[in-house]
Amino acid sequence: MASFASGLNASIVLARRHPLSVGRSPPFTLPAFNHRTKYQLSCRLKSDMTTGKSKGDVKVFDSNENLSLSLANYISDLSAKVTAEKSTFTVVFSGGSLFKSLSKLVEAPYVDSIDWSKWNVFWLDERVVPKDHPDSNYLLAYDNFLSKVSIPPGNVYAINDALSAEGAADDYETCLKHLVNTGTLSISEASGFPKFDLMLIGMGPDGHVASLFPGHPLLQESTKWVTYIKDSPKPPPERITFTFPVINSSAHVALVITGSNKAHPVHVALGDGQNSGTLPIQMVSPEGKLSWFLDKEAASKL
Ligand SMILES: O=C1O[C@H](COP(=O)(O)O)[C@@H](O)[C@H](O)[C@H]1O
Repeated sequence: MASFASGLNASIVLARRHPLSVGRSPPFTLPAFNHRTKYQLSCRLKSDMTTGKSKGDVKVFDSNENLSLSLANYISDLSAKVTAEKSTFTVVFSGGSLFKSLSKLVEAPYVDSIDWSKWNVFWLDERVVPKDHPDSNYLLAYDNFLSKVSIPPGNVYAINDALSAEGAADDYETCLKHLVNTGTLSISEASGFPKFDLMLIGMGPDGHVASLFPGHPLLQESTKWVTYIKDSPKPPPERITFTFPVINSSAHVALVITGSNKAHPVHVALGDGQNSGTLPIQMVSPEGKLSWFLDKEAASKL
């Protein structure tokens, strides 16, 4: 088994093939899958040389199946912990390849053991297209996740597809403010922005997260909770997106990144070299816990 430590001051984990994945019907006991014991090579935390702030816990997997199992375990554990303490679990989804890595979450044992009734689902970003359009992040989430779990429809907060980009961003921010007032959504005492329990975030090959693209003025947005873009370099051009102050107020952020075309920005963000800190992926720095779930291709330059 390869080690990807390579001078990283990070928690780098290469998971072995999980015994639940070998095509038999195992006794599904969630606590048995403990990455902190058998399946983990090493565990270190990476911190930023300039700010001293932790870059989080980094796990590298030898297959998407093992990544998906670990991610399902992480989400399931967090859901149980949060819902034992309060009545809502607020979860934000990006679009893109993230859903490939969520495939195990919607299978036994996780799908049967998670208390979906407490889940409240939001979108990190959305394209200004109808919900049944192939570019819709809602449709992606519906087909791969929502249609397979029993989250109450009233707890699913999709972005309004009947409005303009500007109108939909305002409408979503108003929706979030209402949910803060009703106690469904918390506010960060540190930032004054909404504090989601968990954000599941993918990254594009250019290092973009949400619909926040390299070099775009939206990276500097410091007031709005939700904003819009009409000149996205990746089609479609019109999109709605959470801003960095909201992303970085989260209690937990999981960055889920797979594929060799993502290796460069992953290296820029996590490698030891000097970096400018200007790629959007480098700007993800939550007040809560940051975890990276990488496949070995995405981690290949570390
Ligand atoms: O356009 C988008 O791209 C990113 C990354 O997508 P991926 O397919 O390369 O994983 C995604 O996270 C974002 O939500 C989406 O709108």
